[in-house]
Amino acid sequence: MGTNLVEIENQYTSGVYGKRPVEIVRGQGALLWDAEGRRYIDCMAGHGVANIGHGRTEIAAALAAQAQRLTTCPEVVYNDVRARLLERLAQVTPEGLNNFFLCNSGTEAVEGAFKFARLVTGRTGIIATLRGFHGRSMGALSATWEKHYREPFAPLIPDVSHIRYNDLNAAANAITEDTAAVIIELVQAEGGVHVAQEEYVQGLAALCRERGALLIIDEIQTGFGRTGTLFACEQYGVQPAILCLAKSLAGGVPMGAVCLGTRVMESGHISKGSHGSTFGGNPLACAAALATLEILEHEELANRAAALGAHAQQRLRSMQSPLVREVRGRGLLIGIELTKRVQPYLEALCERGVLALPAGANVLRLLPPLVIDQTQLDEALDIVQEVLR
Ligand SMILES: CC(=O)N[C@@H](CCCNCc1c(COP(=O)(O)O)cnc(C)c1O)C(=O)O
Repeated sequence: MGTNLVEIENQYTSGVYGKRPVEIVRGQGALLWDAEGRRYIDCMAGHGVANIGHGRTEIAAALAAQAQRLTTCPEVVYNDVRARLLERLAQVTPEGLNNFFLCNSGTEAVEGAFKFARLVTGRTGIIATLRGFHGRSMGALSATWEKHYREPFAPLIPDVSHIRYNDLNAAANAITEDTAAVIIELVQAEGGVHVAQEEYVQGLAALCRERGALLIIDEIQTGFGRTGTLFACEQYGVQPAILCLAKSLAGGVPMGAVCLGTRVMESGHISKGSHGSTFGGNPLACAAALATLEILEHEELANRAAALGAHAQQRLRSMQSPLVREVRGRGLLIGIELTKRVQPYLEALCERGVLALPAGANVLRLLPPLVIDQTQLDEALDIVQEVLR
């Protein structure tokens, strides 16, 4: 590992990140290389950002072309690339979501969703779920479950509560005429790779409709093919009032989107100046997003995630290891719950050339780019099985 640059980063960084002793300098597809030229199979995908893989020449070309034309263009004027992306998002997002607030990260998408929900309903209550993760900014953080993320920053925004996930009775008891919105992930990713039950999601959507609350679905990590369909919503037959997207949306370029349904747009409460963003909808990110959506469709990456994910889960479930309590997930969002803390196994994987993630204290999360090929995936799974023997 290069000493000088690591020491420099350690000297000048904020100190908020626990870092692996690896200096990643290059990526191609589902592979990464460190400064010493060591190769890694990427099962982190930039925390779910690199669904289309690393080093995509189509993204580089789209960025280069757009950067030579116009990099920034706030939404106080129109822009050709932005208009084309908005039209494309209306085509590919679940039915009924035809208007979009473009922003620059997942947490910003959640912040926007909460503001729109309070604006539209005139209510203040926000209900989230135990183990949910929605971002680190003060509003989104209020809905993020983990106490050690939240408590140092109290007081956060008021009127945010948490209910048990996959528990429809808990939702029925919690949603009142003061509830502006309920926010859920269809697979709780950071919180341990817990999959929502279909009847729970459909029951929750019905409760929100009956009681005038907005259902916000956070697909910041499950979106763009990760769970085996372009959006996980498709597997649940559910149409959220608001859908939050980010991560893989622009192929690695920072971008988020708050997808707004008719209930929001027909409310008459979205007035000029009620929200905004300097960088939101910038042409550079829009150009990358258009190229990304093209790749996702042309390479049928959602179908690939479904097939490779099923293969991976089948192999992992066949492991006879006392360390493995459960294998779960959807598509190429896979969690292996261990009977011990996951950290030492992440380190062992890293030493053997696989970069993976935790999902809570005892869950090993595999989140490879959707372009990973079967050989690379099987090589990674061989190493996982060796480490978890
Ligand atoms: C090392 C590091 O920075 N990890 C990030 C990992 C976050 C990954 N998830 C982001 C996320 C967010 C927030 O997205 P963003 O602001 O990080 O882009 C919102 N909703 C869901 C379902 C998400 O999964 C963190 O600990 O904040």
